[in-house]
Parts: sequence; C-alpha cells; structure tokens
Amino acid sequence: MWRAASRLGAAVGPGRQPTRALAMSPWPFSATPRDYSVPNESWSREMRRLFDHYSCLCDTEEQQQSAGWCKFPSYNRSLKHAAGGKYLSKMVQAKARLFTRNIEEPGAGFEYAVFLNKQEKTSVTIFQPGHLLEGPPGHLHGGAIATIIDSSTGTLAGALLGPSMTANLNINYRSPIPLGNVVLIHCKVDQTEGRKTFMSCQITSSDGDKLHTEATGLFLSINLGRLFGA
Ligand SMILES: CCCCCCCC/C=C\CCCCCCCC(=O)SCCNC(=O)CCNC(=O)[C@H](O)C(C)(C)COP(=O)(O)OP(=O)(O)OC[C@H]1O[C@@H](n2cnc3c(N)ncnc32)[C@H](O)[C@@H]1OP(=O)(O)O
Repeated sequence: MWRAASRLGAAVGPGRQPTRALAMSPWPFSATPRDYSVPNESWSREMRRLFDHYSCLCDTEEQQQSAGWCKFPSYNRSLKHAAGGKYLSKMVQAKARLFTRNIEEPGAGFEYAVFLNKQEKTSVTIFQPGHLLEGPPGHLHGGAIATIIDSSTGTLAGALLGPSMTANLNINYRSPIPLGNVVLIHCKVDQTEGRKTFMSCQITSSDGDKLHTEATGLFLSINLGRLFGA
C-alpha cells in the first residue's frame, strides 16, 4: 500500500531466507491479518447503525466513485497495514501490538472503525469507548481521547500521504465522554505544505448535537526506513 513500506518489504520478501532463529521460533500470529474494525457482539445498536450507514456509502464501486468513501481496515499490528508488513512483522519486535487493538475482551477497550473520504480529504471514526478506558468516574480518560484522535488523524494522514508521524497535537476537552456512548470523530486536512499536513478534528455525540472535543494536529511524512535505522 505504501511505497516506502513496499521497498522495505522487498528487502526481506519471499526471495530472501528468514534468519535461522526466526525460522525456528513458533509463529505467534496468523498469516492472514484480522480486521478488528468490524461489528462484534459488544457493539451497541447505535454503533452498528452508524457502521451500516457508512458502510453503505462505500458499498458499491459506483458509490465509491461518487461519494469517495471507503473503510480503512484495522489490524493489531501497525506493520500489517503496509505492503510488505507480513514479512516485516516477522523481523521487528514480534510481540509489538497496536496500542488501540491490544485489549482482547470485545467492548472493553477501543471499539472503532475508520471511514475515509480521500476525495474530500476527510474521515469519520465511529468509536465506542469501553470500561477499561475510564478516567473520571464513568467517563473516558483524556489520554484515551488523545489516542483515538491521534489514531484517527494519523490514519487519514497515512492514507493520503503515506508514512507519517504526529509532530504536534493540541486538544481542547469541551465536555466529558460517557463510557459506552458512541461518538463520531470527524477529521479533515486543513492544509498541506511540503512534508507537513495540518489536520483538525472534532468529537461529537453520535447525533452531532454535542461537541465533546476539538483538536488540531501536525503530521510530517517520513521515510519509513528511518524508523528502522536506515
Ligand atoms: C510512521 C509509521 C507508519 C507505519 C504504518 C502504519 C500504518 C497505519 C497503522 C495504523 C493506523 C493507526 C495510526 C496511528 C498513528 C499514530 C501516529 C503516532 O502516534 S506517531 C508517534 C508520535 N510521534 C512521534 O513520536 C514523532 C517524534 N518526532 C519525530 O520523529 C520528528 O520530530 C518528526 C518526524 C516529527 C520530524 O522530524 P524531521 O527530522 O523529519 O523533520 P524536522 O526537520 O524536524 O521538521 C520538518 C519541518 O516540520 C516542522 N516541525 C517539526 N516538528 C514540529 C512541531 N512539533 N511543531 C511544529 N512544527 C514542527 C519543522 O519546524 C520543520 O519546518 P520547516 O521545514 O523548517 O518549515
């Protein structure tokens, strides 16, 4: 999917032999990545309704072309998002797991799905926060809010620009988010200047009536190889 990642993938791809130690160690995860951003038994009716609503927008090829919506899959390792990730996953930090996807119990942590509109450079994340994300009693932790904002804006930045990292995130917490309440995270690109992409985002109640959080962020596109010391 991402060019830089493809290059890395090629360096350790099927033409090369894995190291002896890796070849002998038990393989800890499935060869077929699982998309976690699909309905499970913990999803509320509202979460399911919103998922169906946005899924319908990207249901058919004609609709995708006219509306430009698509669902971005969500795996439990960031490397699985990138072409070549299957091979890189074997080489780098075998136990590493994406922060938002490392709670096994359905509904206990971050239940979310990201829908992108590449034409409009926007995205919507539907998010149902679970009981393990508590901050103030019965409400979502500010760090968890920052995490879902970073993940949502980061996904949009990544889909539009390729590998990129958060350089800056500013968050205004306007009203607390009750655990279990489904919220929408609307993200958009405000401006692009060379490697810099300025994004903004709002978290609202699922009916859009209540503003919970506002944020702006700066993402910088990077050469993925740099993360691995290239
Ligand atoms: C990348 C991996 C992708 C893998 C595949 C993933 C697939 C999708 C998977 C799953 C979906 C979920 C998605 C999750 C997303 C999560 C994202 C994160 O949380 S990232 C972790 C937190 N961020 C850091 O740890 C950054 C640490 N900082 C750095 O590494 C560097 O500072 C970096 C890369 C941000 C910039 O370093 P420089 O060396 O490349 O660039 P310089 O030269 O410093 O800056 C370039 C320009 O940007 C400005 N700049 C840099 N930092 C700035 C800042 N904080 N504020 C304002 N301007 C800044 C500078 O002033 C400069 O501007 P002038 O060109 O002079 O105009």
